[in-house]
Amino acid sequence: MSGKGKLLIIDDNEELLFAFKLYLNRHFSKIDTIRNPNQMLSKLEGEVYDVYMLDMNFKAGVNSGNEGLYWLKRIMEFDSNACVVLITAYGDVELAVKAMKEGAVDFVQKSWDENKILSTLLAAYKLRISKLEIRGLKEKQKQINHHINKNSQFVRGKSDAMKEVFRTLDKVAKTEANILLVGENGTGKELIAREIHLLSDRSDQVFVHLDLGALSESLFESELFGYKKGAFTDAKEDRMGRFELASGGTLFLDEIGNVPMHLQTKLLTAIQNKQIVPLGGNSSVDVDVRIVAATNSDLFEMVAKGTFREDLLYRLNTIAITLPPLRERIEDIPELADFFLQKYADLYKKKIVHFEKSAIKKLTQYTWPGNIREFQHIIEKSVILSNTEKLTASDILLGEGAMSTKRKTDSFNLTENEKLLIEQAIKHTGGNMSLAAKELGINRSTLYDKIKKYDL
Ligand SMILES: Nc1ncnc2c1ncn2[C@@H]1O[C@H](COP(=O)(O)OP(=O)(O)OP(=O)(O)O)[C@@H](O)[C@H]1O
Repeated sequence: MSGKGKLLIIDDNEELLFAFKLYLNRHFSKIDTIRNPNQMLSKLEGEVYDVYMLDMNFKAGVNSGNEGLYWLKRIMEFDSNACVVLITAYGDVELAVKAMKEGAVDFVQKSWDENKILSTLLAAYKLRISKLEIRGLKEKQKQINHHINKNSQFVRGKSDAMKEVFRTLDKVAKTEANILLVGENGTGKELIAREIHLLSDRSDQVFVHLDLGALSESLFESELFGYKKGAFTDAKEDRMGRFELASGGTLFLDEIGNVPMHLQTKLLTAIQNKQIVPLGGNSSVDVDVRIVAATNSDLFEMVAKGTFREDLLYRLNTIAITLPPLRERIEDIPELADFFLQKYADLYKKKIVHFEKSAIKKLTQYTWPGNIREFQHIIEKSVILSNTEKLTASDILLGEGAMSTKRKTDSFNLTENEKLLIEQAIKHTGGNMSLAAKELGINRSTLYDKIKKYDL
């Protein structure tokens, strides 16, 4: 035999089995035949087949096809990636359609057309290979997700505000409810969104993050819904949008308040109907996503001003969780400080054991406009710059003192000044990126590009 793939033929007609086997022999690496379908399950225990050829009627005089449907189901239960081709009586199209709904991949009629039978079986084998590849990729993805999730460590905190956050989160994470996370920049919204995913029944599927604040308006639609080749000049091939990518898992829509009004309608339709239409496409694609959205804006105020759709808001905030700013949970600061100290001491291979009381006091007295993101950076800087095993108050370089760029105001270097201005604008607006961008006279996506560029 020179072919690839294992074929099992199940038919009570001995002559037909013989003829099939003879004809198909060189196209498959192994062909087994069974006359009595009752023997099939024990056969399946010992061998994995790629393609099945299954007769729809076994008992003499019975032509309902029900037996075939029964055995088809049993094969699919055994191997959900099985590729079953049915052998139907002439004119039994209705029955074949029913069987395909049950998972059969195709059917051939008993009228003897060898070429048709061969091409159908070879196509079924190709499909089998693709199905196995997809299964392999999904398995790989599961492992990667598991690995990513395992590495996510964070501080739950013991402040009342955070206890309340986690009380709600523990209750709702397992449900399919959409969740809206509200809080200032850097309060941990993305981290909490990941935790919701991790605690949900979707945890072995993907978590897809889309930052709507960093997208230019022209990209919103294609990023969310994908596009078909030729949809616009640069669309050289089909591309999946985030909705489709996240299907089966969680879609985290960060900075949801940034979605322009005309796209809010499309977003609402996609969430409601669980279907999207890629740009340039003419048919809809089913998507099964759980939405977690985040914002630092007051969406209710935006609704009142007419800049955010009320129906979309109610779709998104089935459950709303508000993350407190760090200045309102100072009880958590010692634990957070230790957490980041360990993290950065390990990373920079420093022998720093702990903070002195004075250092913690200084950390708790500051207002942290950039919240945990800023806190984390300050501890990182302190760890890098320190030469001792204990960090004291003077090792904690807060506010402008922490910015080594301050002395550069005398400089005429454009890059240095741009970086400094961005840092000051962010600080001045308490980490509110929209406001900071406005103060700097640039749009949010440019601001995000620059933050990335300067590693701020
Ligand atoms: N409880 C926590 N424990 C440890 N690290 C945290 C915690 N909360 C937030 N962080 C860290 O703080 C940083 C900011 O968090 P995150 O990106 O989740 O905030 P955000 O609210 O989504 O910010 P933005 O609104 O700017 O997108 C991240 O590096 C995150 O890992």
